[in-house]
Amino acid sequence: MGKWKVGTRRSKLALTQTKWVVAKLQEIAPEADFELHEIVTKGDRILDVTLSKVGGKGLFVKEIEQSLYDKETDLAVHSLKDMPAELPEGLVIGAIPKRVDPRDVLLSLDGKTLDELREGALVGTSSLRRSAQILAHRPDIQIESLRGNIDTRIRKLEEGNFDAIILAAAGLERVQYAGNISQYLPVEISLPAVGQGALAIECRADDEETLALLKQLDDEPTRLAVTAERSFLHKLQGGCQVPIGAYATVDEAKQITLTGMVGSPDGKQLFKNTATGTDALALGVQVAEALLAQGAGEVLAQVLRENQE
Ligand SMILES: NCc1[nH]cc(CCC(=O)O)c1CC(=O)O
Repeated sequence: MGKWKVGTRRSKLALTQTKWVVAKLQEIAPEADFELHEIVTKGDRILDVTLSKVGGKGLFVKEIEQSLYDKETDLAVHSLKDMPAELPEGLVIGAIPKRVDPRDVLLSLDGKTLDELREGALVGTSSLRRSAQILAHRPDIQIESLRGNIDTRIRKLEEGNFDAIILAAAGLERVQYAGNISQYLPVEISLPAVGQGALAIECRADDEETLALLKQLDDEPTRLAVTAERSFLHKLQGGCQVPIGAYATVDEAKQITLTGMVGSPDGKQLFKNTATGTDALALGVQVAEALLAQGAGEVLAQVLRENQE
């Protein structure tokens, strides 16, 4: 019973994630039919420009959302961290499955850790969040832009262009590349991107049948944690291409502990705050306001100005 058209990006990671979700949904609804629709997004086409300079927000999700509106697809699987803090009218996140490892990881040619890298080492990342935190910890390091899918990035490391690169543990584990990881960076050094390690399944807000199906894949502690993180991001008006990080955990009593970070891309300024509460939305706002009170707004405004140049 029931037929669902599932939108996905065409990258190895996106396809792997989508197939994982479809397999889970198939367990929940053994009679249902799922059909994959591959969609090439703007973010996939523009790989030669620094992402923050091409209007980062939602670059990977826009075309996929259009196909939901047009009813060419009924649901779409995204990395939650690629989704803007605010969803377009008429679309909702129907499920957030249990989060996997949220941490950033270092991949180096000879297995060196961040602290073992040579003085002045060249580290590849295009993420302002990662560069801010790496430089705050190791000001001698040189950051170089690194774009492309996981295979491309690892190839560039292996070709000797960098001493090390930074990626998300989650993506590597999903495509079974975790064997390449030299170090899991503690969140105290590199606070992950909002939603990192979590998937989001998006659908139309009025599609009751799909909502009922997706609900069964939702993980409440994950949803609480990422709701707090996304509320923090939203309060700071941040997209995915800003030097903002956040990570929340949830205990058995559903108490949420959220740490938020704003940094300057050169790592010279790093603002952090941690708070605990039960209201995810309020907690996100509280941590954001604490950072704004420390002066984080100035840093974010400066980054926005640089992106517009
Ligand atoms: N920015 C691209 C991106 N979007 C999602 C992941 C995988 C991790 C995840 O699902 O959270 C990655 C790769 C990376 O940052 O290394």
